[in-house]
Amino acid sequence: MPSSPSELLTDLPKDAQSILNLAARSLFDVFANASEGMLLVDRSGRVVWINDQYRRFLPALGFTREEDFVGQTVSAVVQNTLMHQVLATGKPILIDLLTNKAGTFVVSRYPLRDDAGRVIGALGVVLFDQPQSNLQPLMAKFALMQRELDEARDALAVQRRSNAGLRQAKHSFASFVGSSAVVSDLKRQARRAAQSSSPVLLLGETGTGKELLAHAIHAASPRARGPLVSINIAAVPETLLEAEFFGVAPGAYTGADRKGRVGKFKLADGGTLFLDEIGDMPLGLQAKLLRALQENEFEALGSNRLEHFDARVIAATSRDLVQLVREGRFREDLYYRLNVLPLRVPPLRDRASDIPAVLEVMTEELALRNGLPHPEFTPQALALLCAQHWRGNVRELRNVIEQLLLRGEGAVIDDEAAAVVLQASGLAHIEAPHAVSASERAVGVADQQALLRPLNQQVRELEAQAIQAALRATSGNKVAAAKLLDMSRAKLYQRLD
Ligand SMILES: Nc1ncnc2c1ncn2[C@@H]1O[C@H](COP(=O)(O)OP(=O)(O)OP(=O)(O)O)[C@@H](O)[C@H]1O
Repeated sequence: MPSSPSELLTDLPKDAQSILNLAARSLFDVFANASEGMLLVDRSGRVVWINDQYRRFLPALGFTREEDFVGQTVSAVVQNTLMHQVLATGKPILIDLLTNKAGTFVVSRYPLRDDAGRVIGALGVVLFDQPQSNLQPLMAKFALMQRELDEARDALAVQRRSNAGLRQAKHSFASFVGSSAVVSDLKRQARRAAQSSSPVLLLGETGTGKELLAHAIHAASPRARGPLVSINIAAVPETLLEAEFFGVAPGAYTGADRKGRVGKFKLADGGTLFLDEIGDMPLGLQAKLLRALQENEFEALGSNRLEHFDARVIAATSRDLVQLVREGRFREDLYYRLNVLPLRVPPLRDRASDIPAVLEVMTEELALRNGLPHPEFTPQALALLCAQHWRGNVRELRNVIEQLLLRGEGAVIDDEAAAVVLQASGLAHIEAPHAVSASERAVGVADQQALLRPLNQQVRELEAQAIQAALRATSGNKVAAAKLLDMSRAKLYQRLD
């Protein structure tokens, strides 16, 4: 055994370059042995090599054979990868969290350079698999701090509410789970809308979180200390709607309504009036609603006295209002009155990358509520759940999670259990994304031919395709599209020109 430091160093080469080479080789070996997997891409972003450890992620990524995976563009086979960013910038990403079909990982990405310093590829290292369990102490501490922060915020809100003696919104923007580009952009627009006093129109399929967003907008608005009054127009019989909106004057009716009743417009005075399912508004009452919104005045039923009210209106619908206007079932003037700040709430299938986060939050909430332990979802179960169309959106996903919990599947929920519940819930069974088929590979061969053309032309074509895809994915929103492509807005406009 060496007894002194100098003895320890006797085997080291003498010159600096050899020492550096030795250090680089040793570091590579350390990473290769100690990490959970390594992947190498060439300068065009094609996967050229994976190590033994990485191979075990292939099934969860949808591949059964290594040869189907190696040779593909990395972004096509590893969702949410940032390897192309490392290739483009030449800068490493030393530590990052990557979530995709195979799970959540702590990863590192390094550019590889030739002797002239040019980037010729990049190395991706999976440092930790399943950070939820492997980095448990760290994640648990983080989760605890987050929970404490949320509780402190809630307690503060309750305190303020009771001090003011008013009802307040149940949800803030933080309750709207999601960080996909479309959702980040939606929250940004909604925050801005919260500061204005103009009407907001929330458009989106059922269960996408329109009501939740209405609460968040109210809570972030200068009227947050005022009341938030909701009315679900589809749930109130047509004959009762006018009284519900504007109230009933005392003595106007006999029976229960003899003493009169305060309507929602009056109740919302000083706060926000949330008109849910506005597309179901009976045509006959639309003129009265429009007048009230234009004049900020209304008449209670059985009264001929005009009453003033001051409420900010947020309306929501899952119906196609433009179509209803075309069909003469929704007044055009009312549509324009409400459509001042329209916000599109995207369906879950357009933001599948948010599903793991929504799943995590809802599982925690439902497990707590039902006094059950918080289970883990296997990557395969996650992949299956992410692949569904979710026609009922978050509400439908929530129902499936609740069923999975109540079936008592134990600490781990796998794809088999998820498939059983999906089927029992009447959801069309959609397989998790699969390995590349023979015909898809044939397309790959054709692609090879297409690659033998001037590079500039190919880059331009690819850029145009990427921009079109990003604009489609963000319903034409250029700010969100630029964010998705990780390019500046100015550059996007330049390219569009
Ligand atoms: N982004 C989200 N994060 C967390 N929970 C969500 C999200 N979106 C929706 N939810 C939950 O899903 C359920 C349905 O949401 P909400 O009622 O707001 O949808 P909606 O669009 O108003 O539906 P509908 O048009 O049918 O009234 C609620 O339990 C809500 O808390």
